Amino acid sequence: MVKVIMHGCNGKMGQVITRMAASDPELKIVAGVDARAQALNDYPVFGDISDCDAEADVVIDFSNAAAVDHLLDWCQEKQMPVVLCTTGLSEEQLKKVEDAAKRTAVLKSANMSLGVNLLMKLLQDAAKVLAPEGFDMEIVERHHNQKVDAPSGTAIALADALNGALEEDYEYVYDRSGQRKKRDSHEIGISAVRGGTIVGEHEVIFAGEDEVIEFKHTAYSKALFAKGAVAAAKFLAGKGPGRYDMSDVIQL
Ligand SMILES: NC(=O)c1ccc[n+]([C@@H]2O[C@H](COP(=O)([O-])OP(=O)(O)OC[C@H]3O[C@@H](n4cnc5c(N)ncnc54)[C@H](O)[C@@H]3O)[C@@H](O)[C@H]2O)c1
Ligand SMILES: O=C(O)C1=N[C@H](C(=O)O)CCC1
Repeated sequence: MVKVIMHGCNGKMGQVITRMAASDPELKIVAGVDARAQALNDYPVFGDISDCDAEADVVIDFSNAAAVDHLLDWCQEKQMPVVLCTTGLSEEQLKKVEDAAKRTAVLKSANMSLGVNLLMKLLQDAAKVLAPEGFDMEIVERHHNQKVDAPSGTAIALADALNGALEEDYEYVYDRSGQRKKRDSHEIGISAVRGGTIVGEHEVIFAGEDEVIEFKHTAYSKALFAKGAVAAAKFLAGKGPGRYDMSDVIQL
């Protein structure tokens, strides 16, 4: 039985995972942490991770970028493995993730779904063929109107996957409104749409001369991400220090 601390337990993802864990005989949420006090759960909830005294194997985090520094400090100190799903981290925070992974197991992924993780792999093959032929690469993501970070962590991860497959460096362009110039060939454009209850859509467009190839992933429910996070927690429990991602958990 894997014992989990659910960080951000009263949020949308925290609650989906709470419901999923209730019917999973292999995993139990032993405590939750949330800045918002609400009696939603049948496990104890703490306002701050430092106050959490539950014995656990792993933390699952779906909270807020502002909460991640403190969480990483606590996980390092306790040598507690952490599945880090929160997006919108700064460059300094990404560096802190790498430092924390020297002392404890850290699995960070902007998207816990099988589909997006497979898409990253497929895109690398496509980019190797299409970018040198002059195809322009653009990413469009769409999410619900409650999302605070933009562009999505997934859009950045998809751009990183494209960049990682190519010999030259491509610059990320998020906003063309202030520019009066043509697109540079070594750009990856990233656009964010926010509205309604859209769970999550990512489109990657390769636009060439007289032809366009598009790859698209659509999430129809948040359960998709919860399922990946639960699988990641089971994988990470008992692991030693190191940096892990979803390619360690799912066979691609
Ligand atoms: N990796 C993925 O697959 C994936 C999927 C969905 C969402 N996300 C990301 O997960 C995060 C949460 O998403 P959500 O839709 O559940 O958001 P949400 O706003 O519904 O929930 C976040 C919860 O975190 C709590 N919180 C804020 N500060 C805290 C702190 N200091 N300590 C503990 N709890 C704190 C909030 O009170 C809230 O209940 C976002 O960054 C989102 O982009 C990632
Ligand atoms: O709902 C969200 O918020 C999501 N965030 C992740 C991201 O920023 O990529 C994954 C998709 C859902």
